[in-house]
Amino acid sequence: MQIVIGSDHAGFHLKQELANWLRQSGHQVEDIGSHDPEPVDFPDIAYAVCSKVRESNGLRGILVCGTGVGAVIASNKVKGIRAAVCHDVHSAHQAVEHDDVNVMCIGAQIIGPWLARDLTDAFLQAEFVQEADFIRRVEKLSQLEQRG
Ligand SMILES: O=C(CO)[C@H](O)[C@H](O)[C@H](O)COP(=O)(O)O
Repeated sequence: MQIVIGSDHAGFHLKQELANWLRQSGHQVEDIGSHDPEPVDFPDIAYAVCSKVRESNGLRGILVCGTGVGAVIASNKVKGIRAAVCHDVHSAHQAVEHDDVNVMCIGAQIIGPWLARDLTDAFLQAEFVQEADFIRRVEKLSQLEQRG
């Protein structure tokens, strides 16, 4: 699977670990940075990841900041992006199945690498369920973008 991943300084080490593990698991990973632990602003990284996701059909994004909160706020301001903070496995797959989430945000100050792997597996293996209720709700999310 194709994945684009990014982090700010607070998420740097967990992002590195996750990117290496994803590659070893056979995924194609584009790491847009940060590439060192120097301070960087999460909105810049989130925009870079989200731009890639919306340009490429089916590409999924993963963002790591301190809490996942800044990353999810920034991501959901980018048109075409549906982002969720996921720190439990149920949310990580249901976010895709029901809400067609295309960017998962996690917090390196909140969870460790093993849970991060489980969340990532759940997120990547999930598919949007084409049921009328879910389709209608996702369309309403797109309409909210138009309203501004
Ligand atoms: O979690 C975050 C935003 O929600 C960020 O990753 C940072 O951890 C947070 O903003 C704290 O910033 P600092 O420059 O590391 O003190």
